[in-house]
Amino acid sequence: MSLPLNAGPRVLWLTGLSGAGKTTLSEALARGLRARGEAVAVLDGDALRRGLCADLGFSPEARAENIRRAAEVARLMADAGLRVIVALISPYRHERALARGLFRPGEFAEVHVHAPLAVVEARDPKGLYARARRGEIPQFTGIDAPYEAPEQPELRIDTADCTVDEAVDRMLVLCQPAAGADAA
Ligand SMILES: Nc1ncnc2c1ncn2[C@@H]1O[C@H](COP(=O)(O)OS(=O)(=O)O)[C@@H](OP(=O)(O)O)[C@H]1O
Ligand SMILES: Nc1ncnc2c1ncn2[C@@H]1O[C@H](COP(=O)(O)OP(=O)(O)O)[C@@H](O)[C@H]1O
Repeated sequence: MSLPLNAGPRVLWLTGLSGAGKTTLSEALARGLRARGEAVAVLDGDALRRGLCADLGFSPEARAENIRRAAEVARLMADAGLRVIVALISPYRHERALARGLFRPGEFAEVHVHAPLAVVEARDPKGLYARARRGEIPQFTGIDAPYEAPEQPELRIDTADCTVDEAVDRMLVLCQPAAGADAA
């Protein structure tokens, strides 16, 4: 079933450091929304980089193109009636603003999935921070490449300070009709 026009943001754009919890929260949120009967698509950075964006590395230009492609796909999916969850580090404010610019006011919600660097380094679910500290992965976000935190995200979730269920509940509230009352 297509998303009703007043059902809150069509796109939830999760941004944050590697290990902050974007993949974990996007999958849990998708389960929660599907349990409500919604059709949901998840665009995760790791998955996109295995296919559509397999030609891109991690230079600023490559990341900008990665974000641009994800935003355009999200636009198409939202137009097809899906709720779309994007989970990308998307470290640059400018590129996130360009992504937002593809949507009408109220259609796009930026969710800053935050955890302090010390916490994500301690989690290090893929061992990437350890490798980056050893100099094996250049331009690693948070180590030797920048992360520009959102200044006015619709939601900021500190995953060092809440459970996955609590975080999902907050995002589900954002997806209530009242939160999207100004959506066209
Ligand atoms: N140099 C460097 N910096 C950051 N991340 C790196 C890098 N090299 C590989 N990886 C892995 O790629 C995943 C991030 O891809 P994204 O597409 O989300 O990045 S970006 O939005 O284009 O910046 C990221 O996945 P997540 O941990 O899920 O964020 C890493 O597994
Ligand atoms: N509150 C929380 N929210 C999300 N992830 C959490 C939380 N607490 C601990 N974690 C753990 O942190 C790690 C986050 O990894 P992942 O979801 O792959 O992050 P990202 O996609 O941002 O790189 C997982 O191992 C997850 O179990």
